[in-house]
Formats: sequence, structure tokens, C-alpha cells
Amino acid sequence: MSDSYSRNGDITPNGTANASNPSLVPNNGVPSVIRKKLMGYVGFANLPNQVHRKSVRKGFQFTAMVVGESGLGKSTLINTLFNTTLYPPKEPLPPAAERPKTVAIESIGADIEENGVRLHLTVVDTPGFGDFVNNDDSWKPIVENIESRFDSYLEQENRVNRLKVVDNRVHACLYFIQPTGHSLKEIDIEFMRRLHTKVNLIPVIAKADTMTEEEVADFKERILSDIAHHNIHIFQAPTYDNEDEETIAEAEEIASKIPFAVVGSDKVVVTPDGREVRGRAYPWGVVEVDNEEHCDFVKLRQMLVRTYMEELREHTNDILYENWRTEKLVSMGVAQDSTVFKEINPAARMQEERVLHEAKLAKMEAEMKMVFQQKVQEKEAKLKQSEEELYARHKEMKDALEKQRADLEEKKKKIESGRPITPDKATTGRRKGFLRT
Ligand SMILES: Nc1nc2c(ncn2[C@@H]2O[C@H](COP(=O)(O)OP(=O)(O)OP(=O)(O)O)[C@@H](O)[C@H]2O)c(=O)[nH]1
Repeated sequence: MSDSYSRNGDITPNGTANASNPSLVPNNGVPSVIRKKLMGYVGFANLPNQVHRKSVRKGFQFTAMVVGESGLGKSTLINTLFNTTLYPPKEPLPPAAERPKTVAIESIGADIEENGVRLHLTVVDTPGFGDFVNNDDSWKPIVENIESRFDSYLEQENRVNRLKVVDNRVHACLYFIQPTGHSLKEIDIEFMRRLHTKVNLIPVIAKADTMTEEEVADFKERILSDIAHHNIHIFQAPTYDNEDEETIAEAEEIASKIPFAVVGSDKVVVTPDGREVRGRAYPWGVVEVDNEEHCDFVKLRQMLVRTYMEELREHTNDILYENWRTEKLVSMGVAQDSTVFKEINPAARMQEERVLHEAKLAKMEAEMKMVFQQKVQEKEAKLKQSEEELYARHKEMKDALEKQRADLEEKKKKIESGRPITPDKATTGRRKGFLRT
């Protein structure tokens, strides 16, 4: 079967491979992707359906946090977003003196189902935020709550049995900005600055029906410039290279509406032309929640629920939680083992190989030096020994000559004094040799 394919999967007329395939050109040693066309149905096109079936069976967990001053319409918007009365109608607020003096954190959980898909939704409310005379530390209990959720996840990850990990981490934080029409307040900036590395921030302009279209546009511009000025990172809908134009256009359109100017209402009203819509009725007309010309509610729902809920969960897990976890473990003195990354980082691997090679060369050089020194020492020792031997022989010969000279001196003296010279035993004695001949 494979004989009739080229490496890029094109079937050539004569059944041979297409050698001019650019995908085979080595790319700095990194193997290129080889594309294959199939001759028949294999079955992996069903993978998305498998994932879908499994996910539907398991259901989904999503935790959204709502932060903003009292009365900005947080509960109403959550009810409107998930089309349910998650928050029952509220009692009027007690007098200021009787209200708690700190920001409280309250969660409401609900299992909701749409077309057979189950979602366990948790909404974390933060009553009291921004409601005090001094709101300097309003962000603190919220950061602590987000971090304690990370802590609980880390603790579950570190357990021996990790089969039942419950993800209570906050996946998105809707931050409600008061529709003042000016720019961000100190408390807004402080909150976003403290939270943007820990949670996916989605800023919304509350009760946008209280402003005109132009006021909303100007306000958005000022908010965005404040956000950019303070280097605050807000969640952006991601786009991928291989996505179709429609998806990219949708992501761009959603991004263009941030901060979302929203209107919330869980009531159905009748429009002048007789339609029943979710909205707010005014003497001058009806503001429709689900009408994109009236507000950005639809785009917010698209971002939070319809299109990017999974991206929000993924970004929380892969980036925000991962960064927090790294910082936490480093602060606890747990060091990162860099060798873990050597397989996935070719540059680091090459560097490591170079260091090893250099070390090997240095070792060889040291060994050669040692052998050389040893040989020199041996040669020196031999030379010294033969020098000593020569010296000894020289001394011996010198002594012998001295003795000979002394003997001759004595003979000479005797001759001069007229005494007969006693022949030397060695020279006068009869030699056996003479007698025999
Ligand atoms: N004009 C207008 N009013 C709204 C909007 N959303 C909610 N409201 C009204 O504002 C009031 C407060 O709304 P809530 O949803 O209770 O506000 P909240 O932010 O949850 O208030 P707290 O629970 O006190 O923090 C209610 O009377 C709502 O009907 C909106 O988009 N526009």
C-alpha cells in the first residue's frame, strides 16, 4: 500500500515517490512533518467524538468569580449568563453600620444541564469589595482565596491517589467597573494589578444601559489605555495558525469588544413591536440583553461560555497555576532539575555535549602530560646512574695511575742512589712458560 505514496502522501501516476517533496528537506536537523493521505477510512477522525462522549459523561467544572462594588449587577449578570436563578432575589442591603467590615468570599454551586451536557458551575462572590471608607486592602482576601484554591489543587496533585482531583481553581474573574464614564479608579487598578497573574481577568462595564453609545466608546478607550499603562494582562481570546478565517474573525470581534459593556436582566419584557425579550424596559424604549446592537452581553457570553470556556480552564492550569506552583516550590527550596529539559531543548543538549567533550579532551591532555613527565624522569635517572658509574671508573683508573706513578718514582730514586734494583717478583721470577720451552 505504501508503495503508491510519495513521502508527502501524494499518489504519483506511476506509483513512485515524489522526490522533489520540499517537506523532506532537513530543517536544521529537525525532522520535517511528513503529510500522508489515506487510501481508506481508518477511524481516527472519530477522535473528537470520543472526546466529546467522554466529556459529556464526565461533565464539566467551571468556577467564575465576580468582583465589583455592591449593586453593580453582578448577581443579575450571572443569572442572565447561565439563564438560571442561581442568585435568588435579594433582600435590601442592611444599613452600612450593620454590614460586615471586611470583604467576604461566598460561593454558590449549581449543576446545570443543556442538551444533555452537564456543567457544575461555581460562582464565587466577593460581597463588600470596594464598599468601605478605606478600600486599600480590598484585594487581599480575594488573592488569598485564589491562592488557597491553588494550594488545595497542589495538595491533591501531591497525594498518592490522584484519581479524584477536584478542580476548584478560579477559571475566570469578571471584574465589574462602575459606569462612571471617566477612567479606572484607584481600587480598580490596584485590584487588577494584584490579580492579573493569578486569574483570567475579564473586565466588564456594569449597567452599560446607563450610558450613551459614545460615552461607552470613550470610556472603553480610557479603560484600555489605563490597563496598558499599568501593564495589566487581561484574558484575550487565543487564535491558532491553522484556524479558519471565520474563527479568527470571531476571536478578533470578541477582542474588539473588551471591556464588555454589559446589561443584565433576568426578566422578560415586551418590545414596542411585540417581541418578548430579556431586557430592561424604560419609558423611552427597551434595552435588549441579547441584542448585539444594544450591548456586548452576547460577546461576553461567547467568550466565557460558548467558545472559550475550555481555553480559560487551560490557561488557568497551564500558565497561571503553573507559574504560581513554580514560585511556591522555589520559595520552599525545591530546586528545578535542569536535566529534565535536556531532551526537549536541543541547544542545551548541544551545550552539555560540548562541555563533556571539552572535559574529555582536558583529561586526555593531563594523562599525556603525566606519561611524558614520567618518561623524562626515568631518562634523567638513567643518565645520572651512568654518570656516577663513569665517575667511579674514572676515579679507579686515576688511583691506579697514581699508584703506578708512585712506584716508578721510587724505582727512579733507587737507581739514582746506586742501589741495586730488586727486581720485581712479577718480572724476574721464573716463568713456567720458559721452563717448558
Ligand atoms: N440599569 C441596570 N440595572 C441593573 C443591571 N443589572 C442589575 N441591575 C439592577 O441593579 C440592582 C443590583 O443588582 P444586583 O445584581 O443585585 O447587584 P450585585 O452587584 O449583585 O449587588 P451586591 O450583591 O449587593 O453586590 C438590581 O436592582 C438590578 O435589577 C443593568 O445592567 N442595568
